[in-house]
Amino acid sequence: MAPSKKQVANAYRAANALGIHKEDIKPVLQDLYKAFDKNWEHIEADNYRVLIDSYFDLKENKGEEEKRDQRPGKRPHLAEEEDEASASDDGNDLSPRHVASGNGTAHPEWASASAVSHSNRKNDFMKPEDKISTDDATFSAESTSMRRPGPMNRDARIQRQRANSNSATITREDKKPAKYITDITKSTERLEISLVDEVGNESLPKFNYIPQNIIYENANLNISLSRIADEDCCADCSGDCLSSPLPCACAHETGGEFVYTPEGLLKEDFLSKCISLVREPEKQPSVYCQDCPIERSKNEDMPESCKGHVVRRFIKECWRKCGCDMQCGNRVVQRGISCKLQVFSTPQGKGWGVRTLEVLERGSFVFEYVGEILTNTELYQRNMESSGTERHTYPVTLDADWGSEKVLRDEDALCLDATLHGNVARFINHRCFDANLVDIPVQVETPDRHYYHLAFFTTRKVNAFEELTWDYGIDFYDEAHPIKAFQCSCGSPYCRNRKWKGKKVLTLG
Ligand SMILES: C[S@@+](CC[C@H](N)C(=O)[O-])C[C@H]1O[C@@H](n2cnc3c(N)ncnc32)[C@H](O)[C@@H]1O
Repeated sequence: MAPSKKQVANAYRAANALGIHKEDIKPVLQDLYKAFDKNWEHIEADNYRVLIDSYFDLKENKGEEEKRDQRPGKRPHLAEEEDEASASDDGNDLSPRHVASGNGTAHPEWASASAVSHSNRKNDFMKPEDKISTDDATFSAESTSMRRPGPMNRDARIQRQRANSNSATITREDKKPAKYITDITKSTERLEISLVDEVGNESLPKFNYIPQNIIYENANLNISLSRIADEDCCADCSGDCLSSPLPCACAHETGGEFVYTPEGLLKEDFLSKCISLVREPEKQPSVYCQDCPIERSKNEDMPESCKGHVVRRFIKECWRKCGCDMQCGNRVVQRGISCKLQVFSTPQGKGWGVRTLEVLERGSFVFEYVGEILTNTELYQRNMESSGTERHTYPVTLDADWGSEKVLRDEDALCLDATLHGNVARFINHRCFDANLVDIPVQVETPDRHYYHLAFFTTRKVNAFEELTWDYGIDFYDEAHPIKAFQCSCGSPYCRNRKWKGKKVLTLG
């Protein structure tokens, strides 16, 4: 909600108390208003700490830029945000140069989509109604984009300390300045995704943002139109398949009914079945492979027998061989992210997390997990080469269909690794059992189920500014797993890792 005139005046007053003029603080306020997606509470929190910090940080950055501009032979302007948030496309400036370590992060798998088309890449993030009114003017949130503040220089620090001595309420000198990046996606998504560090403890993530999966090297992924049989597509359709009187061939996979509503939400029945598959695996039918890739990755020489794989439900979307258009209601995941998201530093010490900036209805598609497509063997090699001391890990197994084959070849057992290259989903933190996202395998370009898109949908209505979480399906006490599990701080009453906190593990029913 837009702030009242009085609230805006209070912000100016807080700045003025520190000797900052209204005309200087105003653009900073505009940027923050946009950054926090019009959530004034964050701006006025802690007596406008973020606002004041941002002002000084920007001032310092500007000073440094001016100094740089005065130097002869200055280099052309580079987007500082991208330098920090992600490496160059060839990944050369990624650091540290280590590779992923699997820690038992959940089920799924898939890969894809150099061929997936994303239209309307740039967004209209702020609308005219985002304007907020001040005592004597109206300002729009569409102002200059904020740059990532650097460390404070001595003058700025002294200035702020002086100011603080006049104001008992601003006492955050011990905290690092807030970090802010306008768009971690480098304009590759339909909407910008900002990053904000309100806690002040996190280093900026080092990875290269990619909006679609990409093969690392050996994955046996053959995407071709010839592999899509006539009965697996709807060449005779046109426009929107959801509006035709009879569901087309693309609905066969889901029992002759489309899983999406005309509003783009998952239908209740399908969603609740998918949630049960994940939350109550013991009640679901399982299949067992003869030579399980999961067990092979734990002990290659003497793998244990397969523990069973829950048979997952797939969504099948229309694709290139279909006659419908890109706005067809059976093309949701392939159209990409359409809700406002933000990466933020979690106060519970989980590192970075991702949250929604808008209310999401139950059954909404949020994003897919994007990363490098690796074979199980490649992931295993990366694990071996890694130091094993990485704080966070980002691989996900694409195992939704592994049980259907007795023996799965190593080059067919695929995973996604978002450690070096990934999208915003690499920031989803784990929550035991009652997470607000569920992962669902989605078939788009190929009927070959070794590869699929791993899409996340909301399990309930999610409020603006709530963290988005996923149950990784992790077994915290699996000693055989190559990577030690983290100590869980999910906060769920059903946390499966409460023993380290001396708490009893709750079970359902
Ligand atoms: C896919 S990453 C999630 C993003 C990560 N927090 C970051 O800062 O990049 C998974 C890692 O996040 C951390 N993490 C996720 N969920 C957690 C939880 N419930 N408690 C503690 N740490 C968690 C663990 O370090 C885990 O290896």
